[in-house]
Amino acid sequence: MGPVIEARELTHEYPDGTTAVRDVTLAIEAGERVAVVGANGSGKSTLQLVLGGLVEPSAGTVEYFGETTDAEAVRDRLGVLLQDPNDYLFNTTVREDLEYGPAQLGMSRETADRRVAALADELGLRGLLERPPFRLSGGEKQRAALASVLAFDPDVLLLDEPFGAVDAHYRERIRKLVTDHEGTVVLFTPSLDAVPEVAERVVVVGQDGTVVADGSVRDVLTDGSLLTENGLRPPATVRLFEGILDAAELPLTVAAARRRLLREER
Ligand SMILES: Nc1ncnc2c1ncn2[C@@H]1O[C@H](COP(=O)(O)OP(=O)(O)OP(=O)(O)O)[C@@H](O)[C@H]1O
Repeated sequence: MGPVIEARELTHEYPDGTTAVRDVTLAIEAGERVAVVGANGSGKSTLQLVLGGLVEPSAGTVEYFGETTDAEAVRDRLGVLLQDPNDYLFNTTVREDLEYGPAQLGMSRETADRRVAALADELGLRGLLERPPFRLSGGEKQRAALASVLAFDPDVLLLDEPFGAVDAHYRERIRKLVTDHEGTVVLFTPSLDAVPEVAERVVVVGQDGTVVADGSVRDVLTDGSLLTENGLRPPATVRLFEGILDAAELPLTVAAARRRLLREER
């Protein structure tokens, strides 16, 4: 199938001279679930803007679906969720915000209604649809913003911290929506705890805006020194068993850690 997003030698410098993304070459294959991780200020959000075609890089190119470097030509196939949910909530009601993307992209009314209703149920927004979006809580806004991106059924999701302000119940719902997505998912996050539940590949961005590692979730998340050098730390379950188990055996999730402990008890 080939890459859905192929970035070549991307660099982005802001007008004040800050280089946020530096010489990034990265291919995201169709159907992959990738986490882009890095400390605060490492350039994840800027990379997301450039990969999502919302910001023109200072240098380098991004090719979409092996077809085009014009993001506008494939806008209906890219679902970009930025960090601030307010970027998605600008209509009179939450319902209008959720219907906006599908309408813009010419989805039939019937399909749009069905998708919006299903997402509203899934993300606990049903009772909030007629409310003005500015009267939502932080977590509700985040759920509504995600719903507005999923509503138009994009092939590729580029999600900045979709779990940020969300409680445990909806975190699980969002995890399921993301892992059930029949397409490609790129998650941008400074926190590694949710990564093993969502991604299979991890790209680490260093403080200088370069890609410093790109590998399987296990290889990257059990490499304590790589993570520490880049302002990150391994998930809690890895830290718990570090030095006790071999890297290949370190549990990446709470469920895996529990299985491991129960096995020891027998
Ligand atoms: N509009 C801007 N103008 C100038 N510099 C900027 C701008 N936006 C971001 N930066 C700088 O670019 C660098 C990368 O920022 P970016 O927001 O991409 O990082 P991030 O990895 O997403 O951080 P966080 O984890 O805090 O969200 C930082 O040094 C930041 O201060």
